[in-house]
Amino acid sequence: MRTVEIFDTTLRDGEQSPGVNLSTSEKVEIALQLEKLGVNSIEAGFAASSPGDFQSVRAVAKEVKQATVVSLSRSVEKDIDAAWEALKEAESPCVHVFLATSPIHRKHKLRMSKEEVLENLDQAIRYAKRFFPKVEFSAEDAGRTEIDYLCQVAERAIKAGADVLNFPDTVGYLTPEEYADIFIQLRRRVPGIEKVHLSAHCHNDLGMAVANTLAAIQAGVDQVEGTINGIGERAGNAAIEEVAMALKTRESYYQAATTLNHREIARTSRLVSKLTGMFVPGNKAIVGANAFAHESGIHQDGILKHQSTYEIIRPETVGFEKSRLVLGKHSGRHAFRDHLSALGYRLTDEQVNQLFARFKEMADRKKEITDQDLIALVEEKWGEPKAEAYALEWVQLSYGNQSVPTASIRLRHAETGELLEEAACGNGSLDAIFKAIDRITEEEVELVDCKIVSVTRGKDALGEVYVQLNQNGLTVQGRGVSTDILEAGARAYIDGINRLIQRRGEKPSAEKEKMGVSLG
Ligand SMILES: CC(=O)SCCNC(=O)CCNC(=O)[C@H](O)C(C)(C)COP(=O)(O)OP(=O)(O)OC[C@H]1O[C@@H](n2cnc3c(N)ncnc32)[C@H](O)[C@@H]1OP(=O)(O)O
Ligand SMILES: CC(C)C(=O)C(=O)O
Repeated sequence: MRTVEIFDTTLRDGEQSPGVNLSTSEKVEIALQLEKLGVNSIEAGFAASSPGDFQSVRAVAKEVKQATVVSLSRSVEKDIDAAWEALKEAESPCVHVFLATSPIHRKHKLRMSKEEVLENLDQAIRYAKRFFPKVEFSAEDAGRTEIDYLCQVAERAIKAGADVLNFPDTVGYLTPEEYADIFIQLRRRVPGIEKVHLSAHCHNDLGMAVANTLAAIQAGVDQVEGTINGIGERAGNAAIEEVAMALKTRESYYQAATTLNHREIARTSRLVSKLTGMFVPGNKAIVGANAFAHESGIHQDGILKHQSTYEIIRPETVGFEKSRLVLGKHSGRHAFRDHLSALGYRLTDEQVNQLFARFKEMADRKKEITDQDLIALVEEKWGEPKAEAYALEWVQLSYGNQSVPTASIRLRHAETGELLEEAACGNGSLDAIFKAIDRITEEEVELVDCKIVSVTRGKDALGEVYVQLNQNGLTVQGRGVSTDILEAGARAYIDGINRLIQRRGEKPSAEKEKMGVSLG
């Protein structure tokens, strides 16, 4: 089994994602987490690009001890000087010099001839070698460079003293076979190529960055470059976590491994997402919220019987707690029963069947059925008829973003028919409503949790509010639905108080016992 090195460029190419700007302390925090993850090189930035990036590269160079710290640099002396100034205190510094080689870039961007490009990269590498123990050279847009010329570029870079040669598919244009072929040809045709490390760097414009990276590994590259969560310029770079887990999961196929501590993947992904503000889509491989979630009944049944039926990676392997069986409209009885028993309900088949029909109706209206929904289902079916102490008559809000929200509310006392009104100010509209209700009912309750969920889609979606209230250790849940979320909040809070009043004095488990549903 050979080892492929991981060159992480989250802090350089990843930061090139539109809208992302990491401060020095954020870069250091991510770099230290990347070190824990076990990457071999960390490209901390482009020292010559701005004073801020210079500071960041320098700070990362000072903090990181295990990994090589890298700065990008154009093929010009002043960029290399800035890189050295920023990296000279690093344990293992490396400058990453690049120059485009494709006809499109030579003609339109650099306005250089083939010979001028060769001369320029030769001089830049020789200059960089005066300072740096390790110099990586990248032939930018190698993917669209004539292969004969690319061989000349590689030969010249080796002669100039480069230690690592990177051949990026800068615009994500190639197929896996085409990309692998570049490395096969270079190895065959370039004298001295065995003296340097070969590196792959892929972009995701056609969604093939990871596939191309894996093809390069099969073609024998020593290092692959990528970012956490696949962030980066345009459609991003190869996602390191995907490459690493493909190698691990299909070890016998690729016959290659990385030095990554896979259990740090989830933590690293969350940190990068939080600090860059780039949210990870739910369906993203390895680190998306749904990567280990199962919603359909047939899959859930399979997972409950044996995890390997629908999971090729155990979530714990990459640092997630466990798989999730999400209850929704596609779920079946096995998962439904499993959730209910996790909540402490031991139900007969007959009881499960009775509840299941109601569950399916609810699931048709809601995106996800939560534990609270299940408790409500059981209570609705077998709970005692609800004796309401208070009912909502109306609620009025005064709100402005410059003023303190004020709620006025009128409740009807069910037994006496008395109408009770109060007003209160709060930190927000819901807070004001809850305080006004507290004044009327004179109940001292703690709001443990409050969740707002949309039941249906669209602008006129039904909103559902759940509150969890606690009074001297007695916990109840209240639920309210309305097209207006504040009204739903008022209804949920009143529902919770009504339940408290009803249950006060009962043993906490009595209700469920009376229902004929036993707690496990
Ligand atoms: C594929 C990649 O991801 S490459 C890395 C891309 N990353 C970045 O560009 C982020 C940081 N960049 C920057 O902050 C700025 O672009 C700077 C500071 C580097 C340069 O800014 P400016 O001097 O204002 O130049 P500007 O960015 O407008 O243009 C780039 C110049 O560099 C030249 N250039 C581009 N690549 C290279 C290279 N590898 N070596 C030497 N010169 C290069 C361009 O031809 C152009 O030169 P020109 O001014 O003679 O036409
Ligand atoms: C600088 C190089 C490696 C690059 O980012 C690219 O070509 O995509």
